[in-house]
Formats: sequence, C-alpha cells, structure tokens
Amino acid sequence: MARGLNRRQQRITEAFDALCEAVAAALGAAEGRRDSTIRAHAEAIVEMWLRTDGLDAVQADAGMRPLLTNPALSGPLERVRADRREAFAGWLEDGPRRLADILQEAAPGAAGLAPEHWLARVGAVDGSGPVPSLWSIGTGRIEDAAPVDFPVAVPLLDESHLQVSSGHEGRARAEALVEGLLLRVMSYFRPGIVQLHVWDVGQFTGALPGLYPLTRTGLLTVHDPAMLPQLLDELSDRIRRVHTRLLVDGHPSLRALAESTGARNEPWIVAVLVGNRAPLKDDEHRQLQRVARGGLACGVQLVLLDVPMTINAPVESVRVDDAGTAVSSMTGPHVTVDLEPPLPPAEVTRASHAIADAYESWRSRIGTFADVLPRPAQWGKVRSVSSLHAPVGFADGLPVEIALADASPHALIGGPSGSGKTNLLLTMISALATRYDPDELEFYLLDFKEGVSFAQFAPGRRDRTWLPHARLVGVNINTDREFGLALLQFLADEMRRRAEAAKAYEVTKLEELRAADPEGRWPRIVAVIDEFQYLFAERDAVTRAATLLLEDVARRGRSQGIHLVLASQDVSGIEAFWGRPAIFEQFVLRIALPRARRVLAELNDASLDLPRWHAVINHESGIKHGNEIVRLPDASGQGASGDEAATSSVGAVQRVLHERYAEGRPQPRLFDGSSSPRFNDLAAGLPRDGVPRALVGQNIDVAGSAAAVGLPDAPGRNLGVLAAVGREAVRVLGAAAASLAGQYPAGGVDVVVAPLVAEAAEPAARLADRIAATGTPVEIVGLDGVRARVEELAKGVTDRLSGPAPGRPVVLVLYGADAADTVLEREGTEAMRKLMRFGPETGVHVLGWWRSVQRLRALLMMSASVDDLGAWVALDVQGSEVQALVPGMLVNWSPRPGRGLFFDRAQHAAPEVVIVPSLPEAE
Ligand SMILES: Nc1ncnc2c1ncn2[C@@H]1O[C@H](COP(=O)(O)OP(=O)(O)OP(=O)(O)O)[C@@H](O)[C@H]1O
Repeated sequence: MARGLNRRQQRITEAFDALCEAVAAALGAAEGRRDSTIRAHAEAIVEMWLRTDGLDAVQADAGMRPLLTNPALSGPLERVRADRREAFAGWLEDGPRRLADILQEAAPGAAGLAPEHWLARVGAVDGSGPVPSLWSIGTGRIEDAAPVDFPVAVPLLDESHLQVSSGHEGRARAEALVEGLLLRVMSYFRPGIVQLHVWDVGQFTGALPGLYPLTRTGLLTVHDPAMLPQLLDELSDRIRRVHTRLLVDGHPSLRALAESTGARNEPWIVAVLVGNRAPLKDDEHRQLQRVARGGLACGVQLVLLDVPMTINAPVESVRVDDAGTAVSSMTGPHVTVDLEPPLPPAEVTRASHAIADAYESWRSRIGTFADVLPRPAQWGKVRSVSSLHAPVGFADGLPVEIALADASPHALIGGPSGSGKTNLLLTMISALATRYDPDELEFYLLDFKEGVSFAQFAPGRRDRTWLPHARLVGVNINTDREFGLALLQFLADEMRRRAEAAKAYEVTKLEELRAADPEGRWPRIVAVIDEFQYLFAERDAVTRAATLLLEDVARRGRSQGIHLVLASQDVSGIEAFWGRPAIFEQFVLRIALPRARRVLAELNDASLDLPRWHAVINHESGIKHGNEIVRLPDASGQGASGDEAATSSVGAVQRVLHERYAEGRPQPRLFDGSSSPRFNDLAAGLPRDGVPRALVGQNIDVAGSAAAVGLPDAPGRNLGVLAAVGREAVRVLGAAAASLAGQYPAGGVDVVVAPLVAEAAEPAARLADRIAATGTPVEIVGLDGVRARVEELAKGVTDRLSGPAPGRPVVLVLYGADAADTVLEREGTEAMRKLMRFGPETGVHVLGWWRSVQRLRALLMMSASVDDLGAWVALDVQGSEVQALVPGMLVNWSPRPGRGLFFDRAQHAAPEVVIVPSLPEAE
C-alpha cells in the first residue's frame, strides 16, 4: 500500500515539476518578450521626443541630456540625426551664404565687422544714418550638421529691445556679449549720438567696467543700485518729451520723422539693466514695461541682462548657457550660437577712452550758425501742417530744437541787454526760414527798441535783398505802441478769417483746413515782438486793448497756426500788471538767457548760473524738469570763410532764400518808426472813388495805409491842424492841400494859399508852386489881403447857398490862421465863421493851421460851432487842450515828435495816432 502511495506521490511530484518547468519556461519567454517590448517602447517614446522637441532641446535640457549618450537609444538617435542631416543639407547649401550677405548689408562697419576693423576707431555716422538694422553677436552652427557656420546678429536701436539671460556659469559671457554689442554701437556712430545708462542691481560700480571711461564725458551714466525708479523716471520723461515736442506732426516714431526730415538730432538712449534673475518689484516692473512699450519709437532702447520679465514690445532674446554658447530668438532652437570671444579688457578701455576723447573735442567744438541750418538739399522741404520746429542751439554738440506746436504754441524769451536775445531771434528766424518755404511760414517781425535788428529782412539801400518769408518788418517802434496793437489786431483778424474758412469746410483747425483745402495757401504765422514790454508800458487804452487782443491771439492762435514769440529784457512786473496770468500760461515755450528773471517758473533759477551765449530752453512752461541747456551760435557770421561763409550768417542765408523765393512774391512792408513816410507813396494809396480827400499822414496799421479826410460838399468838412510850432504843421497842411488839389483835374479847383505867419512863407510858396505846376490856379494872399479875400469868399458862399448847386470847388489854405484875428475884425471874423459853417456844403473848404486851440475855439462859437471843424490833427498840443473841440470825449494825448492825433467825426469813434508825412516838396 505504502509503496503504491509513494509512487503516485512521486508521479504527482514529477507531474508538478514538469508543470513548474513548463510554467517556468513559459514565464521566461514572456519576460524576454516584455524586455524587448519595453525597449521598443522606450525607443519609440524617445524618438517621439526627439522629433517633437528637437535634438537641440533635448540636448539643452539637463534632465533629458543623458538620453543622448545612452547606447541603448542609439538606434532612434541615429535615425533622427540622419533625418535631420538630410533636412538641413538643403538649407546648408546656400542658407549661411545668404545670411552672410544679409548681414553685410544690414550690419555695416562696426555693426558687423570683426573687432580689428573698428575697435578703438571713432565712428563718424551721425543720427541721419545709415542706421544698422542688425548688430553681430557671434556665429551660429547646427549641431551635428556639416561644420558650416554663419553670422548671427540681433536688431537694436528703433527695432527691438534685447533680453539676455544666463546661467550661473554663463554670466561672464553674457556680460561680455552686452559689452561687445554696446562697444559696437558706440564705435559705429559719432560720439554723442548714442548715450548709455547702466543700472546693476548688485553693484555700485555697475557691470561693464571696460566702458567706464565713457562716464567722464557723460556718454555713460552709471546708476546707483537703489536708484532704478529715478532711471525709469528719466526714461519716461524722455519718451514724453519726444512725444510732446518732436512727434507732433503725426510721425509715429523718431525714425519716421528722420526719414521725412532727413535729419535726426535726438540721441538714442540705451539703458542697460543688469539683474540677478529675481523679478523686479511690481511697480518697477510695470514702469519698465511702459518704457519698453513706448521706448523704441522715441529712441529709448532696453538691454536687459538677467532681468526676467515679459515685454509687450518687439524684443529679441539671447540665452547664454553655462558652457558659454547661446541660443537666440533670432536663430531659433536649432542653432547653437558661438558668441564672439570677449574683447580684451585693455582694448575695451582703450576704445572707450578714444570715444570719450573724441566726444570731448566734438562737444567743445562750437556749434556754428551753419550747423543749425538743414543740409542744402533739405532747404524748404519741411511742411508746417501741424507744427514748426528748428534747432537754435547745441547741447553736447547736438542741435536742440524749439517747437511751436499744439503743445507749445507760443514762446516767451527773456534776457537782459547784451545777453544775446537779438542774436537768438535771428538764429531762430534763419533756422525756421531755411526749413519751411514762404508758403508754409510767414513772419511778422517787430522790434520795439531803437535797434534795427530786423531791418535787414526788408530791402535796404545797400542790400536790396529781403526775406521772402517776412510780410512785415517793424523797427524803431519805440513809442509807437499803437503799432504793436495794430499787429495784434491784424493777427486777430487773420485768426478770424482762418476760423471762418475752416468753418466753411466744417473743420476747426488749420491742420484740418489744410487737408480740406489743399490748394489754399495757409502758412503758419510767427509774429516776433522784441521788447514787447513797451507795448504794456502805460496804464492806458493801448495797454487795455493790447491785453485783450493778446489774450485772444494767445488762446486761439494755437488752432489757427498763429504763433507769438515775445521777447523782453525784463518781464518782471508784466504779469502782475496784466492781472491775467492766463495769458502767460499759453506761452509754454520759455527761453531764458543768462540772468533772465521770471521767464522760467518761480523756483527754477537755472538761468542765473548760465555761462555766456547759453540759454535754458524749456517746453514745459518753465518748470525745472523741462530745462535743456544749450549753447547758442553766433548769427553774425564773424570769422567764417570760404564755403562756410555762404551760410554762416543771417545775411548770407537771406541772400540764398531771396534768390530762391523772391520772384513773384511781395516785399515785406517796412515800418520804420524813425523815418517819415513819403508823401508820394501815401498819396498814391488814396482811394479813387470820386470823393476828394486830404492826406494828413499815415495810419499806424499793418498795411501802412494813408490817413486822409474826405472832403465832399457836406457840412463840417473842414480840416484843422493844431500846433504851436510850424515845423510839422506845415508838413500836414502841405500834404493835405497838395493831395486834395491833385485829385481834381488840372484847373478844376481854385486854391487860395494864405501864409499868415513868417515861418510859413517859404513852405506856402513851395506848395503853391507845386500845385500850380499841375495846371491848377493858385492865389497867394498875405496878412494884408486876407480879410478882403475871406469876406469875398463868404459872400460867394451866401450866393451859392441860394443857388441850385455847389459851385466850383475852392480850397482855402490858412497857415497860422489865428494870426488873422488881428486883421479880420468883427466883419472878417463873421465872414470866417460863415466860411467854416456854410462853405463846405457849397464846395468851399478850409484847411487851416491854428497855433492855439483857444483861438480856434473862440472862432468856432457864436454863429459857428466846433462841429464845423469836422476833422483835426493835433501835433504839439496836449490832449487836455484839444478836449475843447470834442466835448464829452476823453482825449488822451501826449505830443511826440513826428506823430499827430487825428480825429475825423465822419470816420472815427475816437482819435487815432498818425505819422506826419515828409514834405511833398522835399521829394
Ligand atoms: N551766441 C553768441 N556767440 C557769440 N557772440 C554773441 C552771441 N550772441 C550774441 N553775441 C554778441 O553779443 C552782442 C550782443 O548780442 P545781442 O545784440 O543779440 O544781445 P541783446 O540781448 O539783444 O542785447 P540788446 O538788447 O542790448 O540789443 C552782439 O555783439 C552779438 O554779436
């Protein structure tokens, strides 16, 4: 039994053993298959990664990199590499060559060449370019591809910001990359065209020590680690200033502006921010983002090194790995960039010194008058649609512009006598006139002081040329404040005319009017008034009227393209005097010459320590942060010679402009307060409308029109000249009689000339000769015959009054009429009164000079009245005396040489100042 059991047991055991073996065999086989499946799966996954992420990405990823050296994965790796080789092979054939060609063109000179070609040589390219669009950083290669490399470059300046990041080991290479790039930029352009700012979070001394020599001249500013907000403020200010001052014509960027004007005067600012891979504080981050967004259009370029942030503006990135190679956004992940070897530190320092030295000598070179003018090909090329701008001085060797635009429509210039104010005005006029043609810009130039600085812009005896942009030149205005008033009135009228024209096109501004009426001529107007404080010198009607007009023009001129430039030795006191600070507020552009007071804002005393021939230009109503300190060139052209002399002075510029534009354009009107207007010119300007007129002088207006009294056959049409002394009285009376007689046909009027005082004998005789020469009979009557002649004329008037119509015209010219009092007696005086009262309506007019208002007043009573003298001109008599002739009207008049107060009931609401003409016989 037991034996039988054992055998069975043994069989069972054997059977199980066999089973176990079979199971073991089966399991062994399964395990083998699983291993190979896992291997295949792993290979497939890796191949998928390699194909999805790319070999380079895997290579760059520290976690993945071991895969590439795992022999078990050589299969997929080899397959991917083979495919990649094949894919790149086509590109490698001509891709690198094409890149090299592009770079050669886009990165000229120091932007692209190897350092030995430019290091320590100073660049000469100015802001007008050519501006490289790419800057070399190294060579690229494609891993495992054929050993072909190609140049790699990044865009900078106007194009794109640059963000460089590095690992711990790669930081030194990253800094060397930034240093090399900056040195390329600094070596390409003329020193001063690019300015650097460096801020390093970690060190006081900042990164990029090789560039330190540049700090000596301000080309490089190193910012304290704690002062990032200040740097960002500075950059933001700059962006704002570019927008409000330069990009006012609708140009989107400085680059676009430079393309249209052919010049770029604003330097590029490159701000290098060196971080420690930690994010910036929130507010700094936000402000930096704003700078990044607005910067490129305004020439502000950011280079960020290990400052992590997203930038909402064009930006290229370079990531430097620990091995010192890099990947750039320009070339993508498949290209490994071998960065240029760091420049030898000693060479960098030497180059920086060379640049700083060159900059120093450039800066100390005096910006000449010729340097504020555009290049010859650019003369007259700029349009004034929405603004005017032109440089007037230099800061650090670069021209600094003033802008008359929406944001800064008017300018206030201050500087004590001798500080160069006139010189600055002449420079400004020349710089503007050479940029804009006379259809784009017109000048109205007034000089209140005794100088004749603007006289050169009108044709003179020696120089017949004139400035084609000038419509009016007023010099020696001194006491003729009315002329300033007349200019303001003219501007106000022109402003209204423009507003009406705009309204007809359903627009409101000059800029829109020009677009709506492209054929129309709508130049911007610049009215310059030098020593304008004289206009407000007294508390009188002129000041009151001028204040109102100035306020109107200052406020509304902006939209009608009318700009005021007011200059003064001393503006202090004016503001208080006006009691209207709002007027000053419109004068956003302030220019203060050395020691100028109150031109800038109250706490801004920058003008006090200005050196000679410098100015503070401020487009921010004079507040401190708007200060720009410039050096002013000398507009007199002294010391210039050769080619330069052609454009080295205002006079030389005017001759070129005259030759170019004068033909077919009217000359500017010259108002010279120190000279008398010519009788013949004035008489020729009298209207010919059948009404006989007696010329008494020239109105103080922009047109320089003739002042005359109409003498139709109507009551009261007599003229009185009131003057104690005869010198000017005979000129007014002579002009009146000669012009009046000249308007009748020869022999068509009887003229009776009565010189009743000795000093009048000669002028009366000359007047008689002059009139007689035109064929008109003239009778001369002396003191002895005057009574009889007056009575005879009075009798004639009585006869005419009963007749059907006025008779033959008669003009009685009395020199020293009051002298007749002694001889007229009662009858004669009555006859005289009759002549005055009833003569005019019958064609008999009296033109008389009375030496005393009292005597005249005594004549105009009883059977005559003051109304019988319809018009008078008062010369050397006080307003209070004349008052008697116009009861109820306040006459404000202090006599001044060569001027008269003219009142004609028929045309004036109040008396007006006229200029006494020269003697007709003197011409
Ligand atoms: N930027 C300059 N460089 C060299 N010389 C200058 C400069 N500006 C002015 N001058 C000279 O200084 C003198 C005075 O200049 P300017 O007549 O312009 O001064 P001003 O302030 O208008 O004086 P004033 O009101 O007394 O006429 C002139 O001889 C002028 O040539």
